[in-house]
Amino acid sequence: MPEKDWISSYFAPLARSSGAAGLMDDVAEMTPSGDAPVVVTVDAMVEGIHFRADDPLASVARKLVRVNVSDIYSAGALPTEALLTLGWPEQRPEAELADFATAFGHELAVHGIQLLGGDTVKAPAGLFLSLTLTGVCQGARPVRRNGAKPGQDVWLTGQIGAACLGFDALGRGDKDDRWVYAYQEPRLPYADIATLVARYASAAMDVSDGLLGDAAQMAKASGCGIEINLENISVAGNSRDLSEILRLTTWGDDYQILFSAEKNKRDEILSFASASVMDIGVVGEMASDCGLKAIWRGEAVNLPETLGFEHGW
Ligand SMILES: Nc1ncnc2c1ncn2[C@@H]1O[C@H](COP(=O)(O)OP(=O)(O)O)[C@@H](O)[C@H]1O
Ligand SMILES: Cc1ncc(C[n+]2csc(CCOP(=O)(O)OP(=O)(O)O)c2C)c(N)n1
Ligand SMILES: [Mg+2]
Repeated sequence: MPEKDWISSYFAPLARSSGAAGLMDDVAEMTPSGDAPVVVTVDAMVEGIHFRADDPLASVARKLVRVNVSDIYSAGALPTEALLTLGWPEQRPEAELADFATAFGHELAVHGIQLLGGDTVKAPAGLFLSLTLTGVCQGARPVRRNGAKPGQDVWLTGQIGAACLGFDALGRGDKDDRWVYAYQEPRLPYADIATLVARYASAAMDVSDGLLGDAAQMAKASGCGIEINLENISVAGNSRDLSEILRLTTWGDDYQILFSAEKNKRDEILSFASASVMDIGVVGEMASDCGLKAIWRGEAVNLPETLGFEHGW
């Protein structure tokens, strides 16, 4: 089917806002946000790098939306509008595009996101996807990675390492393993995390490349250090083996939110979180000495050389 028919059949029905102009124009018009600052992010996903070639396309669609929504949440913002770039290989049947579009439309709706437009191209080297997502800040400014101060608490949502266990299981051919969902379509914290971050966080980021590496990034951006108590982290599978815990906290694909906040906000944060049934806890403290320190059973751990996922050439 030619490109234009794919767009009108599969994507135009998802792009219902007036700014999208029925996906018939060169540009889309963004919706004004009043006085609130708007943030924008983009994350790409590539077959064989971010997902497996045999992952269901409905899962790939949900993951694509979620990996971008987690970036928006980390700024203390709620997602609003999206642009999709799709590079589609010849070998994949149109039925897979239909699965992708149905799940993509549903996932956008779940998060209250309007599809504004995109681009569709042929991709000889495998499926390539990129989503650009805007968000409206819930506070006066976006929360960045660079505002943490020594002595502040370090908070983390949810669980770390589930995607890694799911990826392991798929590698063994075990598609029914209980962790597979976390790799194929990670569960995000609830949207209330955006308000919590906007209200209380001095710095925040989403955990995509591995908790320890990302924590080190937040400290570096803030010009201070960070101490993470590994015993306070909810690690998937509840392993008590330090080398396994280090593997799971450096693998990535978690899409949880890491943030710093003043210690005197602890009770307020906990009551906000419990009212929102949010899974959250203090996992460490910002420090004045630069760098990352991980603590296990009261002692500093020898850190692995690689603290997170990095693309390399
Ligand atoms: N090709 C690029 N062109 C411009 N900016 C880029 C490019 N790749 C990454 N960046 C920017 O570098 C920063 C770090 O990106 P990245 O590590 O992908 O962050 P994240 O883990 O939040 O996605 C972001 O500000 C991002 O916008
Ligand atoms: C097939 C496959 N191999 C390996 C991984 C591991 N992996 C690939 S990318 C990634 C982290 C996130 O990717 P990146 O492009 O760095 O996202 P960003 O930090 O920009 O949000 C992880 C854990 C995977 N998800 N899938
Ligand atoms: Mg990125």
